[in-house]
Parts: sequence; structure tokens; C-alpha cells
Amino acid sequence: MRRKLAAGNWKMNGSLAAMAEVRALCEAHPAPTVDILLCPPATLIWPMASMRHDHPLAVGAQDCHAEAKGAHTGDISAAMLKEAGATAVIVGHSERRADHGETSQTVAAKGSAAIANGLLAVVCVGETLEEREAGHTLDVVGTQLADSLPEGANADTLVIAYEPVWAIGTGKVPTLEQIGEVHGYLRAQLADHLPGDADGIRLLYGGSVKGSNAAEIFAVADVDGALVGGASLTAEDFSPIVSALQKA
Ligand SMILES: O=C(CO)COP(=O)(O)O
Repeated sequence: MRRKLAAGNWKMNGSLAAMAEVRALCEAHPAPTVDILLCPPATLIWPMASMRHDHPLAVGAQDCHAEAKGAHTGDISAAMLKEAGATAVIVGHSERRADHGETSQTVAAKGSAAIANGLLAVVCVGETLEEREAGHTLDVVGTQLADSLPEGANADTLVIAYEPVWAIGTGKVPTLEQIGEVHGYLRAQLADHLPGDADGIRLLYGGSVKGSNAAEIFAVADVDGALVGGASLTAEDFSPIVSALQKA
């Protein structure tokens, strides 16, 4: 049985003042029956990890470097993130693939570093609107998945997030059939690449998830939770998504 996961990606948002939102979220869900993960900017990992006390909320990062240390100005290694209190890291988000030219090979190397350092790797895949309209969605996400798989990936170390680029921050969401098609395809691809682990690896949907659409998305087969951007920034918006996942 896959344990469901409500994950929030704060992107380049939030400040120390936003720890009040985290406190409110923990208070709203004192004993969650799903995993909750928040990935704030790196500067907030330690404050967030240290204010949650014994609440099971997990704190993650949004990227890591593939190397352990060295001359990489501005980068942070997986071990450093772990020391700051992170237990997970998002790798291969489409914004990093686009803004920083990250290839799937880079993503695989980052994910491998994350897993080698005991972090959960949340690997993102997703097609652009042009790719979807050209009928290439499954080819694109299948290739991204195959090429982005980290070393050491298994049901305990890897989560896949399907995030259609055109659904991120736009308010546009694929149909439930489209989400189900991609998630079913990713599950089948995982069975080819990681036989024995595919059934246990969690598949998250991401892209304009809100309290108002979460329940119907969580009812789709092979959707094990969500990776939420904008609606993860406040307890008021994220709490209903956590609640919907607990009921799913
Ligand atoms: O990119 C996302 C999460 O990683 C999704 O962002 P939104 O939920 O703001 O569309």
C-alpha cells in the first residue's frame, strides 16, 4: 500500500514570517494519516525543520548539486541540505530544466546524490503544451522518466511527480482521463525500469492543484498525492488539499 503524500513546493516564495503558516498547518493536522512535505527556499529549511518539533511534517529542498563539495558557487550539496534538516529534495522541476538548462542526465545525477545522502528524491517530469498538442505527451514523459531515474531508486527513495508544464501556475488542469493516462503509463514504465519497486513508488500530480479540485484528482487511479505550488504557501489553501488526500 502506497502511503499518500501531500507535497508543497514554495519555489522562490516565503520568509521567516511564513513559519506561522507552517505552525497553523501542523495545528490543523496534528496527527496526519498522509505524509506531508514542504519544500521551502533553502534559507528556510533549517527554520522550518526546527520549528515543527515532533510533528511528522517533512521538510525538503527544491534542488541539489550532484557533487558532494567543491568549486560550485551558489550551489548546495545533498549532504548540506540534510544537515540543514531536509529529508527530501525535488529534482528536475520544469522551471529548473527551463531556467537552468538541466537535462535529464543532470537530474539523474542530482537524484543519485540525493539518495546516496539519504534524501527522498522527488523527480519531476512533464510535457509542454506544444508537445501535448503534437500528441507526444507519453513519449516525452517516458523518455524523461527513463533518463532521469537516479541510482539507488526504489519505493523508499524515489517519488515521481507528473507536472504538465502548461498546467503549472496557469489554473489549467488536464482532464482526469489525461491525468489517469499519464500516471498509468508512468507506472507501467516504472515496472519496466524498476521491476519489484514500481508498485510501491508514489506518483504525484502537480499543476494548479487547489482545494476545489484536489478530491477529484486524488480519485484518479495511480495518483498518490500532489506536488502543489501556489496553494501550498498558506495553511488556509494547503490544509484542504491535505484533508482531501486523507479522505481519498
Ligand atoms: O510547479 C508546481 C509544483 O512544483 C505546481 O505549481 P502550481 O500548483 O502553482 O501550479
